[in-house]
Amino acid sequence: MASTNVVWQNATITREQREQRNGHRAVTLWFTGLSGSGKSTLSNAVEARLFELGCNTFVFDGDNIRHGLCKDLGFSDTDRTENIRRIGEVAKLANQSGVIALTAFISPFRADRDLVRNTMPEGDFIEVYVKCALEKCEERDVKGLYKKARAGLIPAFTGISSPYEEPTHAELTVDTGETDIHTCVEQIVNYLLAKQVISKA
Ligand SMILES: Nc1ncnc2c1ncn2[C@@H]1O[C@H](COP(=O)(O)OS(=O)(=O)O)[C@@H](OP(=O)(O)O)[C@H]1O
Ligand SMILES: Nc1ncnc2c1ncn2[C@@H]1O[C@H](COP(=O)(O)OP(=O)(O)O)[C@@H](O)[C@H]1O
Repeated sequence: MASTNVVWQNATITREQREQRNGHRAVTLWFTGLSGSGKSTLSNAVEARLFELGCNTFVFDGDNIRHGLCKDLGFSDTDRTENIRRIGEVAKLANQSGVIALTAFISPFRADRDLVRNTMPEGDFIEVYVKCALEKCEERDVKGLYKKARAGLIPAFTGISSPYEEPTHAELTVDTGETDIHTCVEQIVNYLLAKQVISKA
């Protein structure tokens, strides 16, 4: 049963105070894309770059979160929706603590991503479409999962037997089939500079 009689408590130290001390804004960089498109690689590379600049950051990665917070969830449409809802809430908390959250989840459904976007203050949710052709992801097959999915060993595998809905209004699109990692990272960092999330690079 949902909880009742709960009242929002305001924090003594505000998000603005934390951001001021950190010297950067707290936003959520929401990486979305097929398995093997490059979400983990890029979120970690961007984090390393931001960390070097002295930013407070944290990467939330699908594979890792599914070992703990979301270990009760599978890959049905409803479980994926709940997975993304929880991560959205966690990312929001991270932002309130002054941290730049980088999330690396397939997040295949547009409505789920938009729901997260709409629960955050304007400008906090930066959707990064990690674009890569299915054939290329399958060729990479970093974890051997596409081979298994094609063999019918993994049900509801994104791109094969479960849909991926491409973003229609992503703040950023990086094409990892066409662009090297370094250039993708710089594209993202330049966006953060332009939006004054960070002030130096
Ligand atoms: N059926 C199925 N479909 C897609 N992916 C699968 C599946 N089963 C396991 N995996 C592995 O789980 C990782 C995706 O988890 P996510 O939490 O990002 O998925 S989702 O956003 O809830 O759709 C995904 O990680 P990435 O390859 O990093 O995307 C896979 O390693
Ligand atoms: N421009 C690029 N950006 C990110 N990854 C790339 C790029 N070019 C090639 N790759 C390679 O593609 C693979 C992506 O795997 P991974 O980051 O685990 O994807 P995902 O987290 O989306 O499943 C890695 O082996 C990475 O080295």
